[in-house]
Amino acid sequence: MYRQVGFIGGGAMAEALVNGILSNQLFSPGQITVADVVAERLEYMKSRYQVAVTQDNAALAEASDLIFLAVKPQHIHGVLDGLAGHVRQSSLIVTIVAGINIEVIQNRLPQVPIIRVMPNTPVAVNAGMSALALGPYADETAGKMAADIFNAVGRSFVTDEALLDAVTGLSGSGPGYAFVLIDALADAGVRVGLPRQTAITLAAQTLMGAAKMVLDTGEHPAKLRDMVTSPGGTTIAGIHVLEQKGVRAALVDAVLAATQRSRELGNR
Ligand SMILES: NC(=O)C1=CN([C@@H]2O[C@H](COP(=O)(O)OP(=O)(O)OC[C@H]3O[C@@H](n4cnc5c(N)ncnc54)[C@H](O)[C@@H]3O)[C@@H](O)[C@H]2O)C=CC1
Ligand SMILES: O=C(O)[C@@H]1CCC=N1
Repeated sequence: MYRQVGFIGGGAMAEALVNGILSNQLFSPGQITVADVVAERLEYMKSRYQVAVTQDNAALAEASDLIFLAVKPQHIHGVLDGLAGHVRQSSLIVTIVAGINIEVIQNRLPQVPIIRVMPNTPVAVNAGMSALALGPYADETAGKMAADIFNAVGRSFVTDEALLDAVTGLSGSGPGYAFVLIDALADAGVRVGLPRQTAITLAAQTLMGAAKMVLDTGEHPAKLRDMVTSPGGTTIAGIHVLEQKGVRAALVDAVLAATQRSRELGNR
């Protein structure tokens, strides 16, 4: 059982995870320390979540038995330089850094258990989607502990590390695509006469409802789409335009581009 949790990098994703962890009472604020290079960010995290804060990554690593790496990919090498010799072999490293292989981190932290995770920001509202890949020193207990955390803040599954770039392109970046869709649908609602806030609520609740139908029923989305689509009705008129404008191909291209970018971030 882990007692002290450290976050290296206290940005958007660390905040989403801290929020999810605290709201599910997986750990108390007193068990969490956040390290960042930006003092204002630490002040914010401290006052918002009552967690401890530090600018000293090495001290945080020495005091933590569960360490989240949550800096941008371009900063991970500098962070690893500073951690060498400060991470206990009994500690667990959970890296959420996009594109950076377990091997890269393992080379710098020999024999330390590492789990690489690709979560997404909805972990902040217990609706996250996370994929976990276990490094060579991460045993079943460590995997279960990490899965417990990510299951508490949404869904998770264990997969081969080779699939994590694709996961990044789909569900890691996916909330970004969904926000664009919601914003565009809200614009559309305003265009046809709805007040802005009403249009945003209609768009967001509709995407959430459709997603929930897919997950709850287990039906193929095409079958559920057919159930909305009356012959000669309104929905097929709308879907016809989506197909004409290439929305489907645009989404495929978006996931492809994000997956390729994830590979580039790891210089592969
Ligand atoms: N935002 C997202 O939706 C997701 C992000 N990720 C990954 O999570 C990681 C963090 O992403 P975000 O939170 O969005 O980025 P962010 O930019 O909001 O947060 C990164 C934080 O790290 C801090 N930092 C920079 N250098 C540091 C150092 N040497 N020591 C300690 N802290 C340092 C920065 O000041 C910043 O507050 C990235 O690697 C990203 O690929 C993974 C899944 C989803
Ligand atoms: O945009 C990014 O690079 C990160 C990784 C997945 C989501 N956000």
